[in-house]
Amino acid sequence: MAEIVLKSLAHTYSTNPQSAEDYAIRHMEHVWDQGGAYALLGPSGCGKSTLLNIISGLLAPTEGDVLFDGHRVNELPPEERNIAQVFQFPVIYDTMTVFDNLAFPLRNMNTPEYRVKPKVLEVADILELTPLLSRKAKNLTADEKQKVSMGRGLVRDDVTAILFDEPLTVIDPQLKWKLRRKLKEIHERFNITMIYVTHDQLEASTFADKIAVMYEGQVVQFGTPRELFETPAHTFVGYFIGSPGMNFFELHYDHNTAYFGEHPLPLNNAYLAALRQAESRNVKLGIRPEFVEVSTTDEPGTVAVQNKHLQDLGTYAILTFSLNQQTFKARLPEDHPPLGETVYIRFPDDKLSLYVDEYRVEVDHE
Ligand SMILES: Nc1ncnc2c1ncn2[C@@H]1O[C@H](COP(=O)(O)OP(=O)(O)OP(=O)(O)O)[C@@H](O)[C@H]1O
Repeated sequence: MAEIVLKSLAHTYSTNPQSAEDYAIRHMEHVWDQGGAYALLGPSGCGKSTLLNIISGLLAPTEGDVLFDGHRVNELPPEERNIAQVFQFPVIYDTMTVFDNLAFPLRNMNTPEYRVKPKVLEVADILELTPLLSRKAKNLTADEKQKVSMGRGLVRDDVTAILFDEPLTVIDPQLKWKLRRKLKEIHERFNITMIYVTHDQLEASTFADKIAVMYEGQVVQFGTPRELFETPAHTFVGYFIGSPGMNFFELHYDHNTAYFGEHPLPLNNAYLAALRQAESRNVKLGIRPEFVEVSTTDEPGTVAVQNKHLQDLGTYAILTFSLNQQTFKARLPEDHPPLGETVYIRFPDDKLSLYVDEYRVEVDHE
């Protein structure tokens, strides 16, 4: 069992932190349920590796607690945490055979040989390493080496969670999907909590049931790939997830009217009520390029905009248009009609998201 709870967690590498920017992890409360397949997704430098190292025990957090199944483990060294970590670069012994590499963690715990062999054979079979068992590890390809690294985590019955830190970085693109599927299979077979760190949204959504999106040392949303797409909880999630990311534009609200620049926006009463209650002037609307309606004729409720660029990407096209001196994107189906210099767009009310101080505010449309 391994439910991993992070309580009031914060970490700084600075000896004299002055502000939030000096923290690699900024006050975090988070629960990874037992047995889940999770991804930790975010841009370079947002704190992903720091967080994994705190969970595995390679790093002691500056503040807060790490709880495994309710027990505080802050003081436990990595080898006593029953957690395996797979890094970007395979950690194996080149001069040993694949068999001995896989057996190493078990022999290290003084497991009797009669129990080592069946376990190594079982894990080698799952990872399709059986034909390579007698080979020296130094003669393996990068993906085979990474499979051995993963296998070293799986042989131990006491391992209750595996942390993967960008494990497919050194793997050929064609083999990546195969290894990812293998990981998914392993997750289904063993009842192990898995946390997979990546900065690639496709990798995250093909592996994980739930994704934690990290930004500037915080988890800004923890949800299914669909939730991250449909209701991004933070503007960063809208921008980072999706291709291209969400369109955002700043609003201001005055005398019961919302304005985009100088132009009043015909927003419904639900948005106006939410704007009335907003306690900040940092207010934005967001809309996914997929939800922008584009027509070639001036329909009721549409706005004329200038077609700046149309990029044909085979199965879909991306239209770039400008509105109020700001650039927006719309995603069009492959069979869209030919577009002139002026196109007519509409942002459907129910597809807009409202953000106050970068966080999404629920708008009650009833
Ligand atoms: N040993 C260290 N000493 C000082 N600062 C560090 C150290 N390790 C990381 N940092 C800083 O902490 C922040 C978070 O880094 P971290 O490596 O956790 O991010 P990451 O999301 O894993 O990035 P990447 O995807 O590039 O590995 C960054 O600003 C980084 O420069």
